[in-house]
Amino acid sequence: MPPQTPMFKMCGLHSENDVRLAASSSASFAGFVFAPGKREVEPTAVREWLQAHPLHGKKVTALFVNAPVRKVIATVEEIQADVIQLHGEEPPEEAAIIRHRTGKDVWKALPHGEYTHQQIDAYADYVDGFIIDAKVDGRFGGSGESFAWEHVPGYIKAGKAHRLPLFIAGGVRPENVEDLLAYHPAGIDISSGLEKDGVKDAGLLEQLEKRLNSYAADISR
Ligand SMILES: O=C(O)c1ccccc1NCC(=O)[C@H](O)[C@H](O)COP(=O)(O)O
Repeated sequence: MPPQTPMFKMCGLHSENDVRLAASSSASFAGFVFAPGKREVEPTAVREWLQAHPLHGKKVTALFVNAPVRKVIATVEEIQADVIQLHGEEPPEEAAIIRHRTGKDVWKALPHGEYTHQQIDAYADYVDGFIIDAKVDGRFGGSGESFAWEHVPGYIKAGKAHRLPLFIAGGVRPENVEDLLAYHPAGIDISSGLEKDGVKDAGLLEQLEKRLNSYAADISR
């Protein structure tokens, strides 16, 4: 099958302006972090931002790190999330419970490492997609660090073998996205690479979208 234009997830939105930018972007997914850190957001604020700037078909994604199931359920209901992204050490059974109790798609974020392929196999029956992210000590995500992308083809193959979408995350930026696109991932997930001084930036988004569009034009030739 010829390569498809990858889906793009704009993650770590943490202000009304970020949501406004995401609404006008070509992203298919908009992610909000409900976990401690500089991008943590409150469900009530997210609901208000989304009411002010509807995302028109983009999937609202709620990210959690080892959160109690009741918090996940309440947050997903409040912001009307479409996708739940588990970014901590939630075991496969917990992913299954969350999927069953919310009726939403559940994605598992896994850090790149020695056992990632085994983890993909262990979660595959209980989740609806994967994010492979860089492993950075003391961080669960949003580090702005990349892992060695020569491992990307192996992950793409694993996603295809399980018939699940698999996104590549970690340190993707407008300047390096073409290197990643050369591997033809199903999706890319970006947070830090679209920020200037900690704020999502229209100029960086424009640069990224130009490169995504030019890749789409190239593969359709
Ligand atoms: O962004 C955070 O602060 C964060 C905290 C805890 C768990 C996940 C978090 N972010 C996840 C993401 O934004 C992305 O899915 C991914 O990690 C890529 O981030 P980046 O390297 O910044 O592009």
